[in-house]
Amino acid sequence: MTRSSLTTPPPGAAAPAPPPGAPLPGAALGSHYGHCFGCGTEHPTGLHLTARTPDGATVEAEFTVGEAHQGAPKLAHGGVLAAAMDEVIGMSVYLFHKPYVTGRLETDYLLPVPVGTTLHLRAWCNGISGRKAYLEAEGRIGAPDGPVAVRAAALFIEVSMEHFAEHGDLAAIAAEHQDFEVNP
Ligand SMILES: CCCCCCCC(=O)SCCNC(=O)CCNC(=O)[C@H](O)C(C)(C)COP(=O)(O)OP(=O)(O)OC[C@H]1O[C@@H](n2cnc3c(N)ncnc32)[C@H](O)[C@@H]1OP(=O)(O)O
Repeated sequence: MTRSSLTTPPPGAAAPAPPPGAPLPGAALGSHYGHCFGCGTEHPTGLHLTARTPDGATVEAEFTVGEAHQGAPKLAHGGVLAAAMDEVIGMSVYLFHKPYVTGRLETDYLLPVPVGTTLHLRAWCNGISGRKAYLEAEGRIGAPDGPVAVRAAALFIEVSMEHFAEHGDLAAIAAEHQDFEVNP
């Protein structure tokens, strides 16, 4: 992965263990918001990612590129692929049960991704330092060990819930999180 210093964890930054109450290894991770472009089941043209954590610390998900996700004819749009990376990385930092938002997302595109392809996504945390979480993801074509088409490195910033109240719709978030009071 070609990355900048901004998405490289500083020396000593380590990924914390999942907190008590975090999803157990093997657990499915449901959608955090029905209208989310990445994981929402109610979004008509979204990515509809379905995800799980194999070990309580990383996230795996699949995304099948559809007609609505094209850039060039019959090929996935790069921005859509970046959105898939953003989403799966967001899901992985969600395992730490704190609210984070994307501050910076860097993406390497290694292979074109045709419509109809299922991308196997994986995301993990390389370290946390203060409010900054350093994360990484990859998308492989056709199988979990298929060729890597996309790689991403990200810096997520921890925010307070006021961030969502001030800039978004906290009531809608609360309505979706009655049993899981964490990252919207
Ligand atoms: C399950 C959930 C899945 C969700 C997946 C999808 C996730 C998303 O897409 S979130 C939506 C997209 N992101 C956003 O809307 C965020 C918009 N940006 C913001 O709100 C603000 O800029 C925010 C919150 C990131 C930072 O603002 P603020 O809280 O005032 O902190 P600020 O003091 O500026 O920055 C904190 C630190 O982070 C650093 N930082 C902030 N942004 C960046 C950046 N883009 N690049 C590098 N460093 C950054 C700052 O330099 C600072 O570092 P230091 O402490 O060393 O000085």
